[in-house]
Amino acid sequence: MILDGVGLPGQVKLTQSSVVVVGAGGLGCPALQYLGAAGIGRIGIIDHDRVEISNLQRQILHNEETLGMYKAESAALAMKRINSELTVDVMAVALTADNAMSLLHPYDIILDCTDNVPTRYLLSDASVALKKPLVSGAAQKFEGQLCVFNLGTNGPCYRCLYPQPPPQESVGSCSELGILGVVTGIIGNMQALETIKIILGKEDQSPSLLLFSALGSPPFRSIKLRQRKPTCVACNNPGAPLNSTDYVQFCGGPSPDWVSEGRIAGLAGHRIQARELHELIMSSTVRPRILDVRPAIEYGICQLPESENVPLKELLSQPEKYIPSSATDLYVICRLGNDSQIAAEALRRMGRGACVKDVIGGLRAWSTVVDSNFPIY
Ligand SMILES: Nc1ncnc2c1ncn2[C@@H]1O[C@H](COP(=O)(O)OP(=O)(O)OP(=O)(O)O)[C@@H](O)[C@H]1O
Ligand SMILES: [Zn+2]
Repeated sequence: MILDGVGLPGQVKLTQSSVVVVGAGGLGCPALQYLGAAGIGRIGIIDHDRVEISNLQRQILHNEETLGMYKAESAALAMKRINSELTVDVMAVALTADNAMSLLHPYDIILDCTDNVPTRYLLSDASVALKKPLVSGAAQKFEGQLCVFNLGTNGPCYRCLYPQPPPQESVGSCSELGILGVVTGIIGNMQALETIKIILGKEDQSPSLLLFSALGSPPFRSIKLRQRKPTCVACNNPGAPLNSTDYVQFCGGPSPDWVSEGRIAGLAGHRIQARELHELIMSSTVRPRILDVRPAIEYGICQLPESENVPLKELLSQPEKYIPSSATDLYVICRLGNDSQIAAEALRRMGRGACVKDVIGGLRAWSTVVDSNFPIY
C-alpha cells in the first residue's frame, strides 16, 4: 500500500478482483502463491490431477503430506496457510469444451498454467468468447515463454499467433523431457506479475512474447506481436471454434489423461462444486436430497446434516431403489469425490440423467471451501 503508484486504491482493486488459474502444477503453484499473497479477492483453481512425488521438485505448494490429494485442494490448503481469509474456489475437474465457459465465466482474468496443446487452444477460444485477458505461460527443459492474450479490444489471441498446432512429434511433457524446477518458478511468477499489472491498470498494451532461456545470454528476449489477425477464426467469430472443435483431434492426439477419463470428460452439467451445493442448501426452502455413499462407519463419524447414507456397494446392487423422482435433484457425495462419480453414473444409467449430480472433491472439498470445522480425515 505504500508503493507509489499502487497505494490503497491499488490494494482495493486487487481485493475486488477475481482470477482463475487453470493447472496447479509447475507454473500454477508459484502463480497462485503470489496471487494469494497479494490479496486477490477471489481465486479459482482448476486441476483434475492429484499430487505425485515427482511433482514436488517444482510444484511448490504441494508437499509430502499432500501426496495423493487433488492438486487444486492441496494448493488451496497451502494458500490458506499464507492467508486464512482468502476466498479460494477448488475445482478438481478437467477443463473441457463442455465446462469451460461456465467454469471460467465468474472470473476477471484467466491464467493458462497447463501443459498440453489441446487445453491451450480450448482456453484461448474460451477467453476470446468471454472477452477476458488470458495470461499464458509455458515451460520445458531450460526454457519458458510468457504472453498475455486478448488484451484490450484488439490484443491477439493464441490462435492469432499459432493458427495451427505444432507437429505432434515436437511436443513432449515435463515428465518425458524434464524441466529445471526453477524455470517454471520464473515463468509462473511472471504470470502472477502480469496478472497484477492488468488489475492495477499498468499492463503494456502493445502485445509481446517473452522468451526465457536459462542458459541463454542474455536469458530474456522479447518479440513484438501484431494485434489481432484479420484471418483468425476465433477473433472473427468468438465462440464458434469452441462449439465446433474437437481439440484433441485438432492437435493430432494422443489424448491427455483427462480425455480418456470419460467419466470426467463427458459429464459436464452433471457435477456440482461443494460451494454450489452449500449455496443451494442456504437458498432453497426445500432441503436438497443428499446421498452419502461412504461406508456406514465413516458416515457415523461425520456427515452433512440430513444427508442419507447408502454405502456404494449397496447402491450398486440396487440402483433403481434410489433413483429420484423426476421432480427432485439428487446430490451424491463421498469422501474425495471418486465413489460418488461411480454411484452417480449407476443412477444415471437407470434413466433420469439430469437429476443426479456428484459433488466434486467430496467432503474433503466441503471442508476446504465451505466449512473448515467439518471433521473430515
Ligand atoms: N484440461 C485441463 N484441465 C485442468 N487441468 C489441466 C488440464 N490440462 C492440464 N492440466 C493441469 O496442468 C498442470 C500442468 O502442470 P505440470 O506440467 O507442471 O504438471 P504435471 O502434469 O503433473 O507434470 P508431469 O508431466 O511431470 O506429470 C497439471 O497439474 C495438469 O493436471
Ligand atoms: Zn485470434
